[in-house]
Amino acid sequence: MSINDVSVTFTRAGTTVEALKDINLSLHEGEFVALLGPSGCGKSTLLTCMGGLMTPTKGQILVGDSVVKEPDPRRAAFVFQDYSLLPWKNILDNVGVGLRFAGVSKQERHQRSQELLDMMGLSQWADSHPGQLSGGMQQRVAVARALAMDPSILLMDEPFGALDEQTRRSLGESISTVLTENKQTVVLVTHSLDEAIYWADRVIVMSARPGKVMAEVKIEQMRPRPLDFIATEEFAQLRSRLFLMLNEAMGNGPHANPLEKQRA
Ligand SMILES: Nc1ncnc2c1ncn2[C@@H]1O[C@H](COP(=O)(O)OP(=O)(O)OP(=O)(O)O)[C@@H](O)[C@H]1O
Repeated sequence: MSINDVSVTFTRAGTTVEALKDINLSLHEGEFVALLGPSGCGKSTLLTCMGGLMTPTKGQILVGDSVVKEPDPRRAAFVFQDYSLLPWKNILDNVGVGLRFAGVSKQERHQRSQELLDMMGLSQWADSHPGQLSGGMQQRVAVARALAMDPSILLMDEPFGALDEQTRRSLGESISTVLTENKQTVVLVTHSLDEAIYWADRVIVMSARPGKVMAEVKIEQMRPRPLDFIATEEFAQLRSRLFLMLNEAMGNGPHANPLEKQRA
């Protein structure tokens, strides 16, 4: 996927908001990219455009030679913070819901959904309903559902934002393993420096609104990464480097906290 000179401007009640300005970015197959930036800098807007849910005001997004103009679950699947599972359906049917809309037979749907549940360590929960599962387990189901369509790219918008630190970490480790083994191309929007460094091959730092690509940092450590990568010197150095970049992105002095949410 290549994002070429993309700008997005919103107009609401006579007010114009320039959300994104001249974004250029290429994603390589199998690559894991994290988007990091101050609150309101347009990360979700960019993800929405990548998924074809919104057309940029200027510029275009290409997959191969074709312009992304509308959603296509085989090209891009989303995972959001709130899981968005169907509470009245069991876990197996939740995973297969997209396949059902795509006209896949019941037998094939169940087989594919069961394989994904096995991969996510959830096989024994196939007959349960979302309300019987913890938040972390529900998010694993949401990832399985997204992968069921075998999308070229997985778009994750703060997928672990609602979970506690411990769950985020163990979930991060297991999902990261699955995505790496699948050679899945992923774009992750996150506010967490730790999450970006632990997961991504490349971290894109965006400036405050209008969001621009300010810098990018490569994380060389091979994926999937062991949890103790977080305790290494390399991790600490990457963390302080990104912290300072983020601080600069916000136009703050050296003592401000760039991770504090400040919606424009
Ligand atoms: N549909 C819309 N109409 C008008 N303004 C919008 C719309 N969607 C987003 N915006 C504005 O565009 C800017 C970018 O929003 P966006 O949600 O993409 O930022 P973000 O970086 O994902 O924020 P956060 O990190 O807080 O989730 C914000 O100022 C937001 O208020």
